[in-house]
Amino acid sequence: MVNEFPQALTIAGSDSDGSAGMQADLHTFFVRKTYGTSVITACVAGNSYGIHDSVTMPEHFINQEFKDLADDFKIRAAKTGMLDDTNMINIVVNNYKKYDFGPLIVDPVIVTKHGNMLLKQDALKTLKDKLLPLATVITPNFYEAEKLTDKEIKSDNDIEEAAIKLIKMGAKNVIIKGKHIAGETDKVRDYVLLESGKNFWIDGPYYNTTHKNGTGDSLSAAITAEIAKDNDIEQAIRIADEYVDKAIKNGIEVGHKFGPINHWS
Ligand SMILES: Nc1ncnc2c1ncn2[C@@H]1O[C@H](COP(=O)(O)OP(=O)(O)OP(=O)(O)O)[C@@H](O)[C@H]1O
Ligand SMILES: Cc1ncc(COP(=O)(O)O)c(N)n1
Repeated sequence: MVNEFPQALTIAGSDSDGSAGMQADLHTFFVRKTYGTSVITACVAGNSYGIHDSVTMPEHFINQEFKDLADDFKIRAAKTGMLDDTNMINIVVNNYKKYDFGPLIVDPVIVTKHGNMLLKQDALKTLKDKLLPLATVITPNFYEAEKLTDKEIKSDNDIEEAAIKLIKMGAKNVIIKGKHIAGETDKVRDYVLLESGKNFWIDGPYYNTTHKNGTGDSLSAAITAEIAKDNDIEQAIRIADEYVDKAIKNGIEVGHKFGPINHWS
């Protein structure tokens, strides 16, 4: 007997330590029972201490990755992660428009938690103008929401206004991950604004841990997996949020400094 699994795609950078980027996406797809495919855009060399080098894939190679997947697979949802620069965003946008990979979840990755830049500064405009309007769901963190809307966020009300602005800019549904800084807060809050106008906050406990690499990647990958399984957007977001909460809560000991979350939890 052959079992059928919904197929999902991550268009992202590979991170050698396995905690973030494409590796976090593929761990998540696997655990969420979707078959994971990948278009590698870049590779970073790093470990739990940080990122130490990176290279980007050549255009002809990325085009071939897209073509090979489109020729053979029936992908039901896709997500983007690290896209590095303007040229890369254009390549991804052109390929995504050329083929049918289902709804697109855009994780507008700009910088890692530990301060390594994953998007060149001059690429922000292309991300806003070309990629954002393709997003069925966009998943900025607090900092990315400020950059995308060009407005400082100081309050819940500012977050709600940023979400409205992101929808006006072309994203269909938005989840903005709230600010959470050790010592400043005992809870985390994500704000969701859906295409229908429905909006809500998802509150959860703050875990004071050094093991939270790849939380944003995993959240957007879990949303992608749940959409590939035909869940509606609200269900997909709620399931994904719970998935990441558990994966942070039940951390695993890998590496010596900033570790991964626990996808098995
Ligand atoms: N310390 C924490 N305790 C509880 N939940 C957390 C913690 N850190 C992140 N989260 C949750 O993880 C999810 C991802 O949020 P986060 O703000 O870390 O994304 P991100 O900054 O894009 O991540 P990344 O750095 O991996 O790109 C959100 O649902 C957020 O509430
Ligand atoms: C290739 C790559 N590496 C790292 C991250 C984020 O990392 P972090 O979760 O530490 O912010 C990412 N999105 N992509």
